[in-house]
Amino acid sequence: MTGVPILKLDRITKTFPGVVANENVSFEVGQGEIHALLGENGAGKSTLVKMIYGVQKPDSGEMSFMGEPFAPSKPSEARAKGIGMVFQHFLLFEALTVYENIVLGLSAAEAKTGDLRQRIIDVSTTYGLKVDPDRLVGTLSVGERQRIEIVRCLLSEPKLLIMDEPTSVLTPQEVSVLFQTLRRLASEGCSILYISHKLEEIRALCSKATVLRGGKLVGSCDPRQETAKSLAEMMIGATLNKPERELPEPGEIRLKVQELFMESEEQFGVDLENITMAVRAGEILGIAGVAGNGQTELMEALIGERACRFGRQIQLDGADIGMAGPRERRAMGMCFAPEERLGHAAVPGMALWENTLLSAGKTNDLARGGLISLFNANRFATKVVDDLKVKTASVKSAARSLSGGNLQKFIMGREIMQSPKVLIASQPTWGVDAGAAAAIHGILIDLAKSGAAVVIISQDLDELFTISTRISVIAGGYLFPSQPTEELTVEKLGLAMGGRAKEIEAAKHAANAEPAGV
Ligand SMILES: Nc1ncnc2c1ncn2[C@@H]1O[C@H](COP(=O)(O)OP(=O)(O)OP(=O)(O)O)[C@@H](O)[C@H]1O
Repeated sequence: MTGVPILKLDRITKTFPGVVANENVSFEVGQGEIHALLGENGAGKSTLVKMIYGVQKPDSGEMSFMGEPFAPSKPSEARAKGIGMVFQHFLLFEALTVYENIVLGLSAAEAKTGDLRQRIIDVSTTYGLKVDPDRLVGTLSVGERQRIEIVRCLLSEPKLLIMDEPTSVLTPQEVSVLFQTLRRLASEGCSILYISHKLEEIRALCSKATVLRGGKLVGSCDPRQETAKSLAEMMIGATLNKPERELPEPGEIRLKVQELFMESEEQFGVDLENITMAVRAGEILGIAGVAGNGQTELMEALIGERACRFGRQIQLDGADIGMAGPRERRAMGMCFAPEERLGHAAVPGMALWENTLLSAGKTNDLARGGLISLFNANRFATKVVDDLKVKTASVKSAARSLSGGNLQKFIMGREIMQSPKVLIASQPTWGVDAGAAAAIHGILIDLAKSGAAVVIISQDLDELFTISTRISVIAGGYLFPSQPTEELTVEKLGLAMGGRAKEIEAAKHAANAEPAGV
């Protein structure tokens, strides 16, 4: 580290009712340093960066920025000092252009300086972040949308850029472009505070890491000198065991989808084009793809939120279920864990035990004849919390009070513990730390071993390679025929995920070649 640190935290403490999110955390970020903030779910990373960005205030402790005392009470104050933040979920309007979105995100003073359109073009060219100011955001891929957020931050020439899990939505090729941009920014003196659960990426990118556990700082290191395993073990304070994917020979087809065409109901949605697949008992089919390529629409069709035209387009153990709704499908032995945890997979304001009723009410005898069994619901919720090691004050806590990763663990546990015949999960370990991800992967493998057919829709290729028996790519609403995991490489998948029109067209024409296993 050279000279005065750009950011210094001194004994920062922040508590929420029943939880100490950060306790006496002190560390420094040097100028031009790419600094990782690591920790398991609920360790306090987001709370800490929210205080730096002025979204929350510490209860005690001090911060200084460029040698001056610093206590932002709102994000605009942090931005005025030179701090930019790219959030995990982008705050963009789909029906507006890139230019309009950028203007909306800037303060009046920032928006007025110079010719903004030209500055957008200059910044995007300088940093290799191609954006077209006149494109509608709704027509852009997730990777392109992230570029807008980064360009928006760079327009105010930040001295510190905070990034919260920036790569979870990118293809491997996009990740390498992002890393080039970040390295260039760092070489120009901009510091980067980088939160991610992807430890190999941390090793490739960051020169310093601060590790939090249970809200406390437990160590710092140079991640380049560590392995992903040693970093994970520093985070969890225990030895990490990777799950083994040894599955029996596949059995009968449990889930079959054939010739499924479905027009999207959303303005910028993706139409499903001739989806055909079959998943057997004991198999885990991974569906790779960049977000926005039909995954949401496929999930809606698979879980019955949108009915198919014909019942036979989706079959469960040979029975036509294409026209059945989610409840009927659940009653027949399917379970689902959709991607959006708050609002879709769980009701934010409801307690955890109440959230079990949403999906496990019937299957696990939590409610019968309109009467809720408080005892059974509490017991089931407590078992999910204990088995998945969900960090929460109690099962009476509201879903929204859990950290993102902990809520994800709870939802996955709630579904898996119903012992479904078919489980369909989207992004099962999104934002989940290495220890918990290994636990969820282990349970998914056990579920398949017990004879379930499992479908995992994920953008995380490491995850798909760890657990899937076969992998397909979805691009432009078309599902490429699946291939055994052993025959695939990250590069091959990454190219297909890029959704290159020519290849998709070629594959569509060759589509009478049925996916393996059908
Ligand atoms: N607004 C809030 N109300 C109550 N508790 C909260 C609130 N925000 C965070 N917490 C709690 O503070 C702790 C730290 O959460 P935080 O979101 O900072 O963790 P994290 O390290 O970012 O986790 P993840 O990797 O899962 O995102 C958690 O126990 C969480 O439940």
